[in-house]
Amino acid sequence: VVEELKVSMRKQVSGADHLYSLLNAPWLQSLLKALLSSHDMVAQKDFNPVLPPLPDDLPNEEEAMRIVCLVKNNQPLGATIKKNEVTGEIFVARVIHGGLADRSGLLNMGDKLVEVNWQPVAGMDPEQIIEILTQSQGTIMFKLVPMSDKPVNTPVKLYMRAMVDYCPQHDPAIPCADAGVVFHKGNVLEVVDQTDALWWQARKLPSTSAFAGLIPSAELLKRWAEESVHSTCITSRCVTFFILNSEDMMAIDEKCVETGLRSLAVAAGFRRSLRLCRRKLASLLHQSRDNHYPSSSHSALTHPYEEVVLYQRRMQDKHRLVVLVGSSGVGVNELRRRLIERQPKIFQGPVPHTTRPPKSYEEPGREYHFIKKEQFENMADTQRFLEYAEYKGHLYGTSFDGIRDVLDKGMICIVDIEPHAIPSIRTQEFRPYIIFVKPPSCARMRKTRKNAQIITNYFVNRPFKEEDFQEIEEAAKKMEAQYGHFFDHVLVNDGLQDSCEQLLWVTRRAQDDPQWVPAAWLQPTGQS
Ligand SMILES: Nc1ncnc2c1ncn2[C@@H]1O[C@H](COP(=O)(O)OP(=O)(O)OP(=O)(O)O)[C@@H](O)[C@H]1O
Repeated sequence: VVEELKVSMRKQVSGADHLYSLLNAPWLQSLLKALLSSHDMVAQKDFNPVLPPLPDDLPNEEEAMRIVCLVKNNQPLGATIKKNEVTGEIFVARVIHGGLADRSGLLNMGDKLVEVNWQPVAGMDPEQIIEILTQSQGTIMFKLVPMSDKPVNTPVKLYMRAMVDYCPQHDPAIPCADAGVVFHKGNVLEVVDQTDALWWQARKLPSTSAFAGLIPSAELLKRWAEESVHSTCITSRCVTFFILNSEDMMAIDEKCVETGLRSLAVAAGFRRSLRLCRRKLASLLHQSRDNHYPSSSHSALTHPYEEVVLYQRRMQDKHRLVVLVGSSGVGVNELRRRLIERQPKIFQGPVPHTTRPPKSYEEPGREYHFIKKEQFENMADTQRFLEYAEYKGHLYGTSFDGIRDVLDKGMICIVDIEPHAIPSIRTQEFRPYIIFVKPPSCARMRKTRKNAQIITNYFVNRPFKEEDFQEIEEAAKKMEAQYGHFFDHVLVNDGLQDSCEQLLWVTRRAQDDPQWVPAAWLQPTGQS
């Protein structure tokens, strides 16, 4: 070492001269001498009593036992056990990530339990052992045979958005309902263990607990989904795969409106015309759409979890598309209109296309892009529309290019669409932030909509009726049940003023704060 230091000093390696003088210090030299001489004395000493030699016939297969003592506190042990029905032996089935057993590092999956609190457990039912554990106070003793090949747990940390609802308390298949995590569609789960093919371990975010819990694996959920489909069950006992039939879909979109008022047409713009014909042609759109994208319930069945990552938009990135969805009459158009009116330099809607002739006050490219029917049909055939439909013999559509035009100007594009169009806009390019405009209770709507007007089939702008509130509420429930996993934010449109403030705040946050987005959106183009 000293020689190497001398070389380093010659090369003027920084700090080498300091180390050299430290090693040569007289106090260090004497300390090293003393240590070496005491080591030699200990090494030469004989110790008593002399132990007998190990017997030659020691059985190789003798099981090494381990005694583990854990101090019981308010927390659950964080491990599950199972019985081998043939041999009656009891094994540790699972150790819950972050739990007491896991943190002790002394209990592992596959360990064989021999005694608990000095009571032999072979042949007992797991419930009896749990009873012993429940009754015991203070320290719990486990005598166990450790699993010979300790599982190498490669830690995973994946984030998944749940596309279904799950309730462990109603799940007869879960190994331990108390260890299960309740989640709803749209919740983000931090998956920490995928060792088991059927039961993963995860935390529901936001979470301050170190404790994970059990969730069904994607494979298991898919299996259940297939079973529910085959048995024509809409809701299995513990998992909700919400499948709307076409009748339900029609109920959402059943209102139809006719109006020719110029002021409304300008104020509501395209949304009005399109939304009206969208309702009328909902079933028709449904059929044609299904040729292009899988329906949301179908995708939730095949992808019960969606991997997500935290995305922070950079200054140079285009704004995220802001999408509003809601049941007819809830106030989607009113909110969108007010937002654009309030900050017209920041927010804008895409200019729609139509085959109808322009009116006297309309300018091409301002209210609409006026195009010929053949052109429109060509655009529709080449999937350049996010949505389109026919109304009073004319075609209307929102094009993807119309959205791009707004985003390319550095503005925030805000669209309102029917929820079945969500899957087609949920792309890496648009990175949409989806806001569900939800009605407040019927009682609140009665109060807040006292002086408001609803547009109906027969009257233009008549006051809201009781059945309107019920229809809005009913349609919202169905929409949330079927598309809730896509919603980034739920905005309850109670007081108009507050809702506008909230919408402004949410759209800002969508652009400026980190948000969970599908992991596929951040993969290099071509891989998503
Ligand atoms: N929070 C609110 N308080 C009071 N009135 C409201 C509120 N939100 C919307 N309204 C009124 O309710 C009526 C319907 O709103 P709006 O036209 O925006 O509904 P919509 O969701 O766009 O449905 P549609 O597609 O049927 O037009 C409008 O008169 C609007 O001013």
